[in-house]
Amino acid sequence: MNTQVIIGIVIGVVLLLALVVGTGIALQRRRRISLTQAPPTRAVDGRPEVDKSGGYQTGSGFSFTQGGTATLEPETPKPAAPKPPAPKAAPAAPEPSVADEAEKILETEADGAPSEPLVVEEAVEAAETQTAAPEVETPAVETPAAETPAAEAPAVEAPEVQTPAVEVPETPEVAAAPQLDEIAPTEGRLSRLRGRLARSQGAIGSSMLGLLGAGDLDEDSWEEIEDTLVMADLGTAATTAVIESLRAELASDKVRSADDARAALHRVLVEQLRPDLDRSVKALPHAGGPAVVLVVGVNGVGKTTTTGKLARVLVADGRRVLLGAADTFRAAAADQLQTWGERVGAGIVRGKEGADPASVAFDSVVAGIDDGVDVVLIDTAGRLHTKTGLMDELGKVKRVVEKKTPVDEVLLVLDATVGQNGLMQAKVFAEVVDLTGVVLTKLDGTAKGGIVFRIQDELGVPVKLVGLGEGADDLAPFDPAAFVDALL
Ligand SMILES: Nc1nc2c(ncn2[C@@H]2O[C@H](COP(=O)(O)OP(=O)(O)OP(=O)(O)O)[C@@H](O)[C@H]2O)c(=O)[nH]1
Repeated sequence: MNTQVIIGIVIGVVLLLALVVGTGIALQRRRRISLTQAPPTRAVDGRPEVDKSGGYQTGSGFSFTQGGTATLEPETPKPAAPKPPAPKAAPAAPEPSVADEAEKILETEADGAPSEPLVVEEAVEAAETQTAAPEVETPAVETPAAETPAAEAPAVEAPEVQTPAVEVPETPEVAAAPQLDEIAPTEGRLSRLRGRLARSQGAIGSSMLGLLGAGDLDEDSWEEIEDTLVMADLGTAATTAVIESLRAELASDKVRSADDARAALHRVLVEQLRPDLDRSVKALPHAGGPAVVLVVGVNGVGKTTTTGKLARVLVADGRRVLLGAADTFRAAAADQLQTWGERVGAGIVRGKEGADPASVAFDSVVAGIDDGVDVVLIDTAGRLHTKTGLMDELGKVKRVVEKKTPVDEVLLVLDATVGQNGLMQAKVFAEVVDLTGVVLTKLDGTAKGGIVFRIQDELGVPVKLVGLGEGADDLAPFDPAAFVDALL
């Protein structure tokens, strides 16, 4: 009898111990699960997604739209990163010599070897660090078994000590956010920067208003008006059109005061700037991948600066941006672009100095598609429009990218201070790549704001953006009415 009682007690003790151990393990696991679930990382296609916008979500005075093939709602900031079919080593278009090289790039890509370009992407690093967290899940708690007698019981306490360690990976990458720049509001920039147009204001606005406000105009006055417009770089066609419209306005007898004259001049100039043209920047993603914007122009006009400024505006609009440094002539240009990217949290793909710019552009787009970004902005090297080889190379950059995805926007950057020569450049660039828009930089440093009229007149391509200073946020959307307001 005694033996049976003892056996019964032993079994009871063992069962009690098993219960205690089991409860300990369950409690500890539950605690661990709650910790690993905490990071607010969202997954896109199995990859943790990191908000690179620095939290900026502003309404934008800039107008962004999708390219021709677009079907997504502009508000949908995160398209799934679909993988377009790998490009076949298709027979190259019947292009001259560049076609062979383009094929080579595509073959390399199809082999899955993006070769030299380095991808500097904070998102990727962050993703790696964050995915590491869940792995901390399995500590050595499994050991205690039900059979183990009383002596083993204290072992249950041990795993508790490990708990604080689990919290460490919880510190998210958001630590990088405070280093990001604060971006000036994008709304109403042209009006806010109107002072920057002071020089053109004096040359066109004040002198024209002075002449028109003087009352009845004789032929000498009209000639003076004509000279003023020509001096401001409007060009003959635009000047003639403006004078004709002004004469008609004045003859209509509705202009009786200086205010009337001002209103008439405002109407005529705005009309001449063709407010009907589509000036939206096609920088929103397609159903199949990111928008691609190519930035081109001669040396020193402000391409890299404009690319950086545009990235800021897009980030401020909540977009994920990848920069492609296809300016492989100057390592400093890629460094400069990288700095712009780091300041707002945009990644960059860059090649070695002297690398094939088409290859870097292509790799940027591939990386952009893989990473599911909204837009890839490709900065190209400055090239003299008079050098045929360089211009051919630019054509190749565009063609090679187009083997992967459409190029939505080709922005020609022109320096407003060079006047006449800018037009020559624009014409040659337009022959090599279909321009979709012009960015007129350095308008703050010239009295020749009239170049805007001329470019649109002669190229038929809308001025979409204007650069009004060297500051990071001195880029504004071009709006005819606001521009004329700023001039008068
Ligand atoms: N005042 C003024 N300066 C500008 C503007 N845009 C660019 N710049 C300046 O123009 C200079 C050249 O700018 P970059 O962006 O390096 O020109 P780039 O076309 O990329 O030059 P390359 O790579 O050599 O072809 C820099 O000093 C810029 O700060 C602008 O709108 N106004």
